[in-house]
Amino acid sequence: MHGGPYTGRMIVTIDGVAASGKSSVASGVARALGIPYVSSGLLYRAATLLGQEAGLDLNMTAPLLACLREHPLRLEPLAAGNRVWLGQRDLTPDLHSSAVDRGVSVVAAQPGVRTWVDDQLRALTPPFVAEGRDMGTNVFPQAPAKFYLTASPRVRAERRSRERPEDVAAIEAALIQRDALDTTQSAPAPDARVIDTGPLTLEQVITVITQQLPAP
Ligand SMILES: Nc1ncnc2c1ncn2[C@@H]1O[C@H](COP(=O)(O)OP(=O)(O)O)[C@@H](O)[C@H]1O
Ligand SMILES: Nc1ccn([C@@H]2O[C@H](COP(=O)(O)OP(=O)(O)O)[C@@H](O)[C@H]2O)c(=O)n1
Repeated sequence: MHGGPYTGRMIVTIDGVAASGKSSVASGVARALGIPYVSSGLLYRAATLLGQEAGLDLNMTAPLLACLREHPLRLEPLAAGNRVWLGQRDLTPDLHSSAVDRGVSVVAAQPGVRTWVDDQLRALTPPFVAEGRDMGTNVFPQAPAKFYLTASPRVRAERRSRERPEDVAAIEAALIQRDALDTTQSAPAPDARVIDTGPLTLEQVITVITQQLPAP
C-alpha cells in the first residue's frame, strides 16, 4: 500500500454511477495520499443552479454558456470537500438539492457545457484524484490509475436517503432515471478497475484503491 504524502504528478480517476460513493471515496483516497481531489460533478451542478436561478431553459446551450461567462464559477478542490464559488458566494450548500439533481443531466448532455468543465479540469496541476463520469475516458485518459464504482440502485438510494428529504423509493427511481440520462458519458474506461461498493464499507473501498496505486 502506498503511504502519503504523495509527491508525484499522478492523476487517479474515480468514475461511477450516481451516488456510488465517488466523492466520499475520492476524498478519502486524496487524504490518504496528502493530495487534493477534484469533483467534476460539482461544476455540472453549479452550472445547473446558475441556469435555474437565472430562469433559463436548461436545454439551450448558448444562453447558459453566456451566463457562465458573465458569472464565472471557481472550483476549489479542498481535500476535505470541494467547494464552488460565484464571486464571494459559496454555492456548495445549494448544489445537492433534488431540484439540481433533476436538472443536471440535461445540462451535462450538452457538448458546449462539457467543454466548459473539461477545460477547467485540464488546467489543474497534478497530482490529484478526479471523480465523475468520464474522468478516465475523456478528460484524463492518460491517468495511470483508474477506478469505477458501482452498487445496486437500492443500496445507493438507501445511502442517499440520509442526505435527501424524499423516501428511498422516490430516490431510487430518480437515481435510475439519472443513470439512464448519463449513459453516454458514463462508460467505464477499458483499463479501469470496477469496484462494487455494495458489500464494502467506505473505509474498505478507500483501502482497496490505495493498495492498488503505483508508486510515485
Ligand atoms: N461502501 C461505501 N462506499 C462509498 N460510499 C459509501 C459507502 N457506504 C456508505 N457510503 C455513503 O454513500 C453516500 C453517497 O456517497 P457520495 O460520495 O456522495 O457518492 P457520489 O459522489 O457517487 O454521489 C455518502 O454518504 C457515503 O458516505
Ligand atoms: N464527469 C461528470 C460528472 C458529472 N456529470 C453530470 O453531473 C451530474 C451530477 O454528478 P455528481 O457526481 O455530482 O452527482 P452524483 O451522481 O454523485 O449524485 C451527473 O448526474 C451527470 O449528469 C457528468 O456528466 N460528467
